[in-house]
Amino acid sequence: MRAADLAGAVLALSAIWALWWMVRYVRADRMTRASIRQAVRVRFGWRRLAPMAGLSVQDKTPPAVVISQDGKVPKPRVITPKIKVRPDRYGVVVRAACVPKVSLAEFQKAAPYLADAWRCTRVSVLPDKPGQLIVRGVRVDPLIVPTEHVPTGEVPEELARWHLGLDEYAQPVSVDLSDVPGVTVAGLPGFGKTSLVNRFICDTAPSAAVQFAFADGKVTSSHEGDYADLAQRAFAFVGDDLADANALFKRLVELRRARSAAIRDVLGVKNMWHVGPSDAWPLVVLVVDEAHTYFRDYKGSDTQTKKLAALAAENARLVEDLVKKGRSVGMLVIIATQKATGDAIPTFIRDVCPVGLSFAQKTAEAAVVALGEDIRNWPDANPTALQDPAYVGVASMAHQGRPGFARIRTPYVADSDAARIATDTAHLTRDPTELLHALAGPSVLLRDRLMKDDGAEAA
Ligand SMILES: Nc1ncnc2c1ncn2[C@@H]1O[C@H](COP(=O)(O)OP(=O)(O)OP(=O)(O)O)[C@@H](O)[C@H]1O
Repeated sequence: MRAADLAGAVLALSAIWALWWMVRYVRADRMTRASIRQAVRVRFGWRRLAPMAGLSVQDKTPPAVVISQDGKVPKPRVITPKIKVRPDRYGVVVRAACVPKVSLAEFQKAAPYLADAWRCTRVSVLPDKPGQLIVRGVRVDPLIVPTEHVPTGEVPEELARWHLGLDEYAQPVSVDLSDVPGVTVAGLPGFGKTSLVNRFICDTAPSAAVQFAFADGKVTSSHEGDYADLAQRAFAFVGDDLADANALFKRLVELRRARSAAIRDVLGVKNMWHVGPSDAWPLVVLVVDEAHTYFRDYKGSDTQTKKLAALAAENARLVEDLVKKGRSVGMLVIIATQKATGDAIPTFIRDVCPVGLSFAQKTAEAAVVALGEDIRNWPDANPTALQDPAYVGVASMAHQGRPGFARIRTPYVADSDAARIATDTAHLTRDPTELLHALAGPSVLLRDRLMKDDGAEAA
C-alpha cells in the first residue's frame, strides 16, 4: 500500500471516529455532555498530571540497542500508566493499567489530587482485573440527584434480584434475595421507604412465581394507605388490627411448616433456592409495614392491654419463626418501620435479617437500632447524616460480603405506576397454601401408594 493510501485510510478512520463522538455528544443529555468534555480533559491531561500526582515511574534501563549518532545513552524514560476513559451521566470511569511501583495503593493515595484536577466531588480506586484498576470520578454527587424508576411490567430475568439504586459512585447496587429470609427497612417518615418496597413489588409482580401478603400497620382497611392499589396483587392483606395480623402470621407459619414437610417430596430438594421459585411453588413475600404496630411492647395491667401485649409478643415470635426458618422453603419477610426503637423491629428479628437498610435517622441510637452496632464505626455512611431534604430517597446499607456500609440513591416509583402494574398483574395472584395442596396432595398420595406397594412386595 502506498503511503498516501495509508494516510488516507487513517484520516478516514479518524473522521468516522470524530463523527461518532459528535453524534454521541449531540444526542447526550446535559449531564452526559459535561462528562464527555470532562473525559476529553482527563484523557489529554493525563501525561502531565500523572507524574505530578506521583503516578509515574522512571525506566532507567537503557534500550538494548542504542540508536544514537553520537553514541550517547538516552535519558531514562518516564512511564505513566495507560488509561482508557469512559464518560457517563455522573462523571468518568477510568481504567488504568498498573506499572511497577504505581498500583492500587499509589492510586488510592493520589485520589484526592485526581479529584481536584478532574473537578470531581469524589474519586474512588478499586482493583479491576490483575494489573488493572478502575478509577471512578464523580463530578456530580449521585446521592443528591433524584432518579425515577418506571416499572416495565415484564417478567424480570432474575426474580430474586432487588435492584436498589446507585451508590455514591453511581454504580448500580442490588441485593441477591435468594437464600435471604428477611430484609429490614427503617427511616424517618417521608424519606422513601414506600418507594423502595414499591419498586421490588412492581418489578417482581409480573411473575406468577412470587406471591405477596401485606400487613400495613398504618391503615385499618385495604382501601387506605400505600398498599391500597397493590392489594389486588396480594393473596392476603391486614391493617392495624393485631388479632388480624396474628391470624395472618399464624397462617404463614403454618404454610412454612407445611412447605418444610413437603419440600423433599415435591421439589426433590431440601432448599427451594436450588431449583428456584416457580408458579407452583412461588416465593412468598410478606411485607410488614409500620411494624411497630404489631410488635410494640404494650405496658399496663388492665385486661385489654394485657391481651394486646400477648398478641404483640406472639406476633414477634411468629415473624421470627418465618425469618429464621422460611429461607429454604422460599419465604421472605420485608419489615419496614419509621419508629426507631428496639421494639419496632425486635433485635432478635433484626439480627437474623441479613439485609438491612435505613433512610435518614434522627439519632445515633436510632441508626444502631436500624443497622446494628457496626454503623458506629462508619460515620460517613451513618443515616443521621441523611436528614437533609436533598437525601430523600437515600438509604444506608451494610455491604454484602465485605465490611462497611454503602449509601444508595433509590429511585422514586410513582403511585400511578404501582397501581398500573398491580391492575395488570392482579390475575396472577394465588394463595400459596392452595398451590401447595394442589402440589403436595397427589405427590403425597403417590408416595403413600408406593410405600404400600413396596410393603406388599416385601410381604
Ligand atoms: N426515591 C425517592 N426519590 C425522590 N423522592 C422520593 C423518593 N422516595 C420518596 N420520595 C418523595 O418523598 C415522599 C414520601 O415518600 P414515601 O412515602 O416513600 O416515604 P416513607 O418513608 O414511606 O414515609 P412513611 O414512613 O410516612 O410511609 C414521596 O411522595 C416522594 O415525593
